[in-house]
Amino acid sequence: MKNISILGSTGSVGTQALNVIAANPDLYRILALTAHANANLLIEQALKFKPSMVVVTDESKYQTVKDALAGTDIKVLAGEAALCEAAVLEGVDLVLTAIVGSVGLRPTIAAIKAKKDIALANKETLVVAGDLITELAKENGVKIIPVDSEHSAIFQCLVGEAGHSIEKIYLTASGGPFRGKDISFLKGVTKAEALKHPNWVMGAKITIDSASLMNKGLEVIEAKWLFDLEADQIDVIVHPQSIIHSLVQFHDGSMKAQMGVPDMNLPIHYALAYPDRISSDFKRFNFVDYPELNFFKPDLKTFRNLDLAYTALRKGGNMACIINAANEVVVEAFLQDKIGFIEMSDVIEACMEGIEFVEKPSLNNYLETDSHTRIFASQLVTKKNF
Ligand SMILES: NC(=O)C1=CN([C@@H]2O[C@H](COP(=O)(O)OP(=O)(O)OC[C@H]3O[C@@H](n4cnc5c(N)ncnc54)[C@H](OP(=O)(O)O)[C@@H]3O)[C@@H](O)[C@H]2O)C=CC1
Ligand SMILES: CC(=O)[C@@H](O)[C@H](O)COP(=O)(O)O
Ligand SMILES: [Mn+2]
Repeated sequence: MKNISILGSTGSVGTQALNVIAANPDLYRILALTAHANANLLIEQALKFKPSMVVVTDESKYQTVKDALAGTDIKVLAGEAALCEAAVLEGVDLVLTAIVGSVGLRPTIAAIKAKKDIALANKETLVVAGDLITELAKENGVKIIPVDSEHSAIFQCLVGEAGHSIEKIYLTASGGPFRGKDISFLKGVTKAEALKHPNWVMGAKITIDSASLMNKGLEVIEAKWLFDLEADQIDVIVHPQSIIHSLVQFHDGSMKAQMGVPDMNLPIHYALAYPDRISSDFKRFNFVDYPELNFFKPDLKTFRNLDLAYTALRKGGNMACIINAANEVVVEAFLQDKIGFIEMSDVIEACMEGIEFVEKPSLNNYLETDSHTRIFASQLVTKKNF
């Protein structure tokens, strides 16, 4: 029996993980669940899975959750700091980080220090402080098992390949809803259009990131830390069908790919079960449904975010933390109709130039960079000055 804490149980990854867990009650037990503002769903999940603890980070929702769970043994906590309590809870074997954004950093660090294995969906944590996280995981003998579909693909391709060096990896990108479009088209796109991902149903933030190719930029940085690679060893290839989830090319020239229908249940199921594989009834891939699989070079001139992410990766230090924080601000601003699609990249680039560079950041430097960048980016958005 694996005891699991899910940070972000009310989101797209969190709810799918709970479905996987509900289908395998002999294998998994939920000990903690967390949500931000969706009190009703958190209450429903708590009554169904009976964890020992729930956390609602939006403190205004505390009383609602507390009252609804009053007749149970479930401890109810509120506020961001309480995420760390859900991450370190005694008896938890695996923490699924399914929160969105850099708010995942502190509870992930707490979980690793408490020697909990991590099923990592929250890619922003590795983008912000991948050096600290991977070092801490090594020191504490903690496994970081990727949930992100591309990284799960690479991880699966590497099973049994210890000691065989990777020449390079290819992360596949769907290209998003605006694949093939030019800058003049992108200037006029709406959030409703950007939220229509061609292949995956996901939370709003990652869906906008997919449309702007920032998701692939964040994933390039995530891959650097998960698989200990240099920027030149990580390539992105646009593959509109999202059937091949990513590929590894070894030093003998041989390539391994992992494929399947685009369904997050698969990588979630794999990460929870690792190192086992557990039977599932998820939809199977059928070759005749896909007579063609296509591959293209990404257009880095139009979709500048991917280029900016490579620049940040090559520069090192706190630069990836800067682009992550700036991106979180601009995605929120775009979703609130405060800036246009193309302007998101303008603000991110201005932050990369305007925020102080730190070559060897400490955790405090990362936290400061994150908050300074958010303030700087928000001012740029408000003043429309970028
Ligand atoms: N969705 C997907 O298919 C994939 C997602 N990922 C990554 O997984 C992570 C989660 O994505 P996704 O599930 O789509 O996101 P969602 O927006 O669907 O869910 C986010 C979750 O985080 C909670 N949350 C939001 N803001 C805060 C906050 N400030 N403090 C604490 N908790 C918060 C939400 O709570 P509430 O609902 O109460 O607001 C919700 O439970 C992201 O990092 C994403 O990049 C990676 C690969 C695929
Ligand atoms: C399901 C998943 O892992 C997402 O990160 C997905 O890959 C997004 O698709 P894009 O390839 O469009 O960014
Ligand atoms: Mn992905």
